[in-house]
Amino acid sequence: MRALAPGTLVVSCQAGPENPLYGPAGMALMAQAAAAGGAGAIRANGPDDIAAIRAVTDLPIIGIHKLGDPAGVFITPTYEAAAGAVAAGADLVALDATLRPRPDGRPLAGQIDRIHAELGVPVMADVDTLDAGLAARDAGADLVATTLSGYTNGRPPAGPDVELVRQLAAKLDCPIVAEGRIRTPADVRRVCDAGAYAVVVGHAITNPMDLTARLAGAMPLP
Ligand SMILES: CC(=O)N[C@H](C=O)[C@@H](O)[C@H](O)[C@H](O)COP(=O)(O)O
Repeated sequence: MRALAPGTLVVSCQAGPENPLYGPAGMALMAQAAAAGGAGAIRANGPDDIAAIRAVTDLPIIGIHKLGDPAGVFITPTYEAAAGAVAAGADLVALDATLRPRPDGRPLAGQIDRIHAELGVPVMADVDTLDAGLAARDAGADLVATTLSGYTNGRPPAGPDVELVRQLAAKLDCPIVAEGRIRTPADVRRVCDAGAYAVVVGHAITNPMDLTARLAGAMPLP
């Protein structure tokens, strides 16, 4: 089992159906490009993408499976979703650990316990607030990530939630992973200075549509 080392840049290789890179072939190429650029781990969604990425790299993979309603708990919402990610080659599982009701109505701790007992991999809790991070650690999460900050209150700010990284790092005795809207080297340094153990970057590396739109939007009108 590959572990997430301190100081790792994790590249999130995900694309939706609206993206020409959607699918395992595109995501495997993205992961190879990220590895060539110095990524120390990959975050990937769904068994098909995870298996394709596992076939081309030995880097640790943080596996997720987005299922159900994106407005609710949908990042690896069940044990079965986690099991599929691990069977495909994930070394760790990330899951929604916000305080919102879970689709199966079961407590988070039960899902984490079962992942530990039956899959034998560490669990990364994707949280939105300090309270959710504290609860996730109490529930047995091995790492806590700021992934969902800004997405449960409908008000995502432009940049990363550096303050949440700082608060989690001050209160919790486990690695804190900074994730969400990290776009620049300065962002990376800010979240690391705030106590991040590892940093996950997605759109700023693996979404050329988003990158193009940002730069196209800066063009002066003719
Ligand atoms: C909120 C949510 O669903 N986040 C997802 C989690 O897997 C991904 O869509 C993000 O791309 C990932 O967290 C990395 O963040 P960013 O792309 O901002 O660097």
